[in-house]
Amino acid sequence: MIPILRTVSDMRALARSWRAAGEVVGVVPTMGALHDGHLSLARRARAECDRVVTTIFVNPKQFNNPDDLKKYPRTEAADAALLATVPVDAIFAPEPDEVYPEGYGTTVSVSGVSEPLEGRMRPGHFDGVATVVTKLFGMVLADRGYFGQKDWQQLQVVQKLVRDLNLAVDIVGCETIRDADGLAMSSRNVRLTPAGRAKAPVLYAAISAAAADIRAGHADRMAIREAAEAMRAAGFERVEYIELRDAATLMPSDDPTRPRRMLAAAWLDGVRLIDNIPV
Ligand SMILES: Nc1ncnc2c1ncn2[C@@H]1O[C@H](COP(=O)(O)OP(=O)(O)OP(=O)(O)O)[C@@H](O)[C@H]1O
Ligand SMILES: CC(C)(CO)[C@@H](O)C(=O)[O-]
Ligand code: BAL
Repeated sequence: MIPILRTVSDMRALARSWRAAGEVVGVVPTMGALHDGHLSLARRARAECDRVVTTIFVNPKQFNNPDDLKKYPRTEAADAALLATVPVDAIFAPEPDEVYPEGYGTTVSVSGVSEPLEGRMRPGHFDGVATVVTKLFGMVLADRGYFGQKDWQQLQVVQKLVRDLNLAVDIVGCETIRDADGLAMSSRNVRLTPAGRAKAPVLYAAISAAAADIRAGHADRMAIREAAEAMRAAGFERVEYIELRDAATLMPSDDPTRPRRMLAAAWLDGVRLIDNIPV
């Protein structure tokens, strides 16, 4: 079995012993309820680092919606069994009090890239992410951090955080893993009803069609409107946003010579789904 560490001091002691031996330490931060998307990050870290730690921590500070936090799936025993197939060297799964003890008072806030889209729809979310990611890097003494492109804006926030604070961690962005019908794997997908699950791939299909239209020279606004209409027609209750943005700054971009990204968030069955693709 993979050791599961619960305290910062145990995690630090193990990481220190690895670093003292000159080993490169990779961290894969997660909130658990693991699927193949997470495992692809862990496998990549396994291939590129001497030691790999997967963290499992449902970080209360990044949930703007208490109900979402309460309903977040928790499946630690199954997660440990999946991580044994990689295998990783350790699982770090602290309790909230261990991460945010009495008197805790520091927030890491990344300006610019964390403000639009997810930042606007989920106030405080990226402060919570930036704070916990900074802490996890310190707790695990990570040389490399592995993050999924599924959370594209989060990946840009983490890259900026590392640059701005001169953290000695290389960030590796990993490709989005999808089910066979195109739906991006996500821990929240288990909350979809069977009927909702059948409709969910329309999100990826709609943004893929819009991106293809834009590449073919169609007007951005028209392509995006058609994507939103296709999603509503399929039964999505609400399309929060579909936006074409500069891939790094997440600011609006009508410059096709720069890398751009189409990003979307929409509600289906009371579940908030996100996805993004290059344009
Ligand atoms: N389908 C996927 N492909 C690649 N990476 C992924 C995928 N899903 C999640 N990840 C990455 O795994 C890491 C941990 O994500 P997290 O634990 O939030 O899982 P999740 O499935 O995204 O859950 P959520 O339902 O909260 O979005 C993040 O870096 C995230 O981008
Ligand atoms: C990076 C992360 C583990 C920080 O809590 C979380 O935002 C996630 O699961 O993507
Ligand atoms: N997957 C990003 C973390 C979150 O949704 O809270």
